[in-house]
Amino acid sequence: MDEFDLVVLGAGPTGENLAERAHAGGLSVAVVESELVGGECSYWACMPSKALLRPAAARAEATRVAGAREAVTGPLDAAAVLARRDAFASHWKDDGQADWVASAGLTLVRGHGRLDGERRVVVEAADGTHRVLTARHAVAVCTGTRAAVPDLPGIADARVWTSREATSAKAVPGRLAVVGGGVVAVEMATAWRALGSEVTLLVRGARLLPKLEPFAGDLVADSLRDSGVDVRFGVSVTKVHRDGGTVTLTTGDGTVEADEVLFATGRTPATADIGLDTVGLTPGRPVEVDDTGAATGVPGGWLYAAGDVNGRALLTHQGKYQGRVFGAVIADRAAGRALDTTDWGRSVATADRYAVPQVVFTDPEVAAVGRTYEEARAAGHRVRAVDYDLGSVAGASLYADDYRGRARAVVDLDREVLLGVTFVGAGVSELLHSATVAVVAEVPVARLWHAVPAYPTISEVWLRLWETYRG
Ligand SMILES: Cc1cc2nc3c(=O)[nH]c(=O)nc-3n(C[C@H](O)[C@H](O)[C@H](O)COP(=O)(O)OP(=O)(O)OC[C@H]3O[C@@H](n4cnc5c(N)ncnc54)[C@H](O)[C@@H]3O)c2cc1C
Ligand SMILES: NC(=O)c1ccc[n+]([C@@H]2O[C@H](COP(=O)([O-])OP(=O)(O)OC[C@H]3O[C@@H](n4cnc5c(N)ncnc54)[C@H](O)[C@@H]3O)[C@@H](O)[C@H]2O)c1
Repeated sequence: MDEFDLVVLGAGPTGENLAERAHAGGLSVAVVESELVGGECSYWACMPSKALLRPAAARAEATRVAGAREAVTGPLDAAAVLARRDAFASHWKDDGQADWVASAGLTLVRGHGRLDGERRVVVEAADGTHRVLTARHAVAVCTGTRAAVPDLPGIADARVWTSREATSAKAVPGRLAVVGGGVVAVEMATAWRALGSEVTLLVRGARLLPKLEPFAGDLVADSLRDSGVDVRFGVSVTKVHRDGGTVTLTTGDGTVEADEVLFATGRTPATADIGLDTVGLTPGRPVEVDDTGAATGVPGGWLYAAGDVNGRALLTHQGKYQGRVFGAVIADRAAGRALDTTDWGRSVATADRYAVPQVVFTDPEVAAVGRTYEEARAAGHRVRAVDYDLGSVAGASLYADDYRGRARAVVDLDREVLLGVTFVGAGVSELLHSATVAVVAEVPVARLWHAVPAYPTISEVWLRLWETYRG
């Protein structure tokens, strides 16, 4: 039996950060990993997807500037794009990250970990042997999520793609159907269309990116259509059938044929087989936590959960943030050090509730932080949405001919601070952190008026937003 101060289940970006912070706080830490150290993000999500998208964005930007446009004469080199993607996915080998774990002073235990009652984890190695780990202070569940695929007739035999295949495929399908209208669906439709696939996007609802400001999904839909994607709304897939190289989807409107079909229909927490029942929790459900990361359904304060698995914000940067905060909390509690649990204190992940930033790497990019107008209203705030056409900003018109984009600031009228900001347009991803700082710091609009954006940059939209607000 091995004893550590802390046992972390899952070495994705969240588990790695949590373990490192707890170790920096003085704890001995074992990290259990069943697949690749680095998690979904490194091999089947953020890194390979952005590596697929970046060449498309670079090419599209050049074609929007007269003079540069003429120099872009051919399509993307798909083989080169896939090879660059492979490198960003470290060729699906985790030696580099495993070395980092060792260099950070953490103990890596390979195998599938399961809770086995209070502060006990049983790890099943690939050869079937078992190793029991006990934790003197805490166990942190950082097992992430898996793709959620609907249970449709025929789907089990149709070799459908999930986000894993969509980010790691070795060849460009001639025809790709994508089911879903969320972030994975629109990013992967963008990437594979740019690589040459004929893409049909089947969306159950009435708009893309339904969790963001409505104009974001509308602008992305327009652009996908302009690029040749067949975007269909109000379509539900009821059946899937594969016959050799062709997969047929049955919908209410008829059938759609493709060579591959991606189901980008959300995520499910990776908790079905981690022994949650042995500690009184329900397998398959997210592990709900308070702002210090402690599981609310388990007495004794020894179980924590961070990252995708707790369902607070399914984003790498937010999981890493929780990892930093909760790792320090675990170390502080173990050492008897006082916590600071007031909002925005060092022992709480307050930003999860008010200021989650996200970039959707479509063309145009969508960059958003905090609350949408409707979310702010529903939360009881008296708010105003301040909108501005990004194409009217000098820096944007220099950036691209016929620049199309829009910005929205959601202002709390009682306190005159920002509750949320959304930018849609080429090159806006790098503007987002300015908005995140303003939302987190609750900078008054009166003071933001004095934050002068450099001319002529796209950031000048900040000035235009405040001019519009002041009238
Ligand atoms: C296609 C796609 C693109 C994305 N792009 C972005 C992006 O651009 N930016 C962004 O911020 N987010 C993005 N995300 C979301 C991001 O991937 C996740 O938020 C992030 O990976 C969560 O990190 P995590 O450490 O919580 O979980 P994961 O990355 O899922 O890691 C969990 C780890 O736990 C291991 N594990 C699970 N169960 C066990 C067990 N029982 N025993 C041992 N180990 C176990 C897994 O093998 C895995 O290594 C994307 C997601 C997808 C699907
Ligand atoms: N750039 C980024 O930051 C990035 C990129 C990709 C993913 N992610 C994160 O990963 C998470 C997962 O993304 P996702 O796109 O898989 O999930 P999502 O929840 O964003 O979107 C899933 C969509 O599928 C639809 N859907 C669900 N079941 C369906 C069905 N049976 N038929 C048709 N449609 C169905 C839902 O209505 C929803 O719109 C998200 O939280 C996202 O933020 C982030």
